[in-house]
Amino acid sequence: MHIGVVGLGYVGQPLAAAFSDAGFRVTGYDIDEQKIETLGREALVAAVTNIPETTHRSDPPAYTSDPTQLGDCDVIITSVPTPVTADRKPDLSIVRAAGRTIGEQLTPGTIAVLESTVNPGATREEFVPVLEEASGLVLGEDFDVGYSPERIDPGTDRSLQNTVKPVSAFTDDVRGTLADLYGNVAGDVYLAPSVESAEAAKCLENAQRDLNIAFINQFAMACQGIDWLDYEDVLGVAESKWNFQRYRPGLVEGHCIPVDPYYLIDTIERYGESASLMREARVVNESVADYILELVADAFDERREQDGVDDGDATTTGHRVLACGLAYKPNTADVRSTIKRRLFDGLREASLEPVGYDPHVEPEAAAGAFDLECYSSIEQSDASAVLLLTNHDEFADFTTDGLAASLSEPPVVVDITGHLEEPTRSDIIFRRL
Ligand SMILES: NC(=O)C1=CN([C@@H]2O[C@H](COP(=O)(O)OP(=O)(O)OC[C@H]3O[C@@H](n4cnc5c(N)ncnc54)[C@H](O)[C@@H]3O)[C@@H](O)[C@H]2O)C=CC1
Ligand SMILES: CC(=O)N[C@@H]1[C@@H](OP(=O)(O)OP(=O)(O)OC[C@H]2O[C@@H](n3ccc(=O)[nH]c3=O)[C@H](O)[C@@H]2O)O[C@H](C(=O)O)[C@@H](O)[C@@H]1O
Repeated sequence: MHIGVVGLGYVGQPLAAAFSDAGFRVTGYDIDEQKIETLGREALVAAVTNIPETTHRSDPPAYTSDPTQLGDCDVIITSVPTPVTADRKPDLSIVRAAGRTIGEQLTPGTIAVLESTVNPGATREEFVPVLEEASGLVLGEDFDVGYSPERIDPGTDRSLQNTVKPVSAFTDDVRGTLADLYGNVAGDVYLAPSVESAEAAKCLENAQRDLNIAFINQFAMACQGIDWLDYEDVLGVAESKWNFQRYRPGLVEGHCIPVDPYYLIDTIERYGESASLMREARVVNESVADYILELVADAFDERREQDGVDDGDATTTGHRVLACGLAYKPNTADVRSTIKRRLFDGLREASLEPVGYDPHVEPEAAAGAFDLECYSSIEQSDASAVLLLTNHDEFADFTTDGLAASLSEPPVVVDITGHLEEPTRSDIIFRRL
């Protein structure tokens, strides 16, 4: 069987490699020619240096930016981005563009599978029409369509190979065929009763996570106004209960958790039903950036008082704030985040100069994502303050006093990860979410 994979990103590339490792002929297609060139070079190196125990592996995927190479695929799987627009509406333009590309190469008997996270109904209402229009073929007569969302969890050990992958299609036969196919690469397969139930479940999983984090974020921010209530102490007690859900307050970022709820909200509200909890969770989680800016401003006000500076406007002029951790979550290099960009713009508006440090993120990637100068160590940054934003494993030994030692006096340390303890030095100005 010849499998085509359209969109070779965090989801598509491992999927192409997994089907190749399982012995299938795989053609990986992407519009990013640089990515194709890099993947092709890596595949060549892998093929040449392939170690004996992976002899079961067929040829590595053929990577191409020429869509005609998809022409004789039996199954074409696509996982392309599904962002939201500026007014937080689903943006399926990339899915439709990929659908047109696939449709132009579609031949009778092919199965097209959508993996992107989309709102319930989008496969039938958006993906199928572009396939039919571009191919001139008819769903169910000439070709078939399936849906299988992805659940990989970057930065953790949860991968395609050890997670349950929902699979569905518009007929039982195709659903069974796809379940057998994905059974070669996924940890397990769940036969979703309908395409729409699989689409909705994927959005619901992420919306539930967003809601749970918002719940803890709102409680943590509330505790800041109750000086005798420490949320960490409360969480410690609560987590001793067998079914208390463990979540950390923090910036909810990435291209999924802050985005996918809006896909489900859109469908629910289009039918005149309420998604108020999902909406409120987004409001709370998006407010954390503003809350952090308040913490930083308050810390610098205290610094001004300590300095005996009496001009109220000069609170923060020219001070550097070192953002420790730029990736959207621990142990990843992914900087696809809109909230940090807002946060750094807010610091600049307060006459502060944000600079970055993240051992996982290339300085060029940080400069591109946040227009941020990056340092390869905290000491190099010549900062007045540290803002700990992402709790990478490399930061496990950080202490408030230790971070403060690298800063100009009196040092300011703001922790959003909940990782740092209260300082022992009295001159350290410490704030935390
Ligand atoms: N990254 C993750 O951890 C997960 C992502 N997802 C979902 O998977 C989908 C893809 O996400 P990622 O892989 O992270 O995106 P990504 O941005 O890492 O990769 C997408 C790839 O698609 C390519 N592309 C864009 N337009 C194209 C087109 N018209 N034709 C062919 N290729 C095109 C891009 O060049 C890029 O290489 C999204 O719907 C996302 O919500 C689901 C679970 C996990
Ligand atoms: C329901 C669920 O766990 N979905 C996963 C999620 O993965 P994602 O990479 O978005 O990471 P995440 O661990 O949910 O974190 C998202 C954001 O929320 C933050 N976060 C996370 C947990 C928490 O207690 N507090 C918190 O602030 C993280 O720092 C990050 O900025 O979304 C992925 C996706 O759909 O892209 C999905 O495949 C993953 O399985």
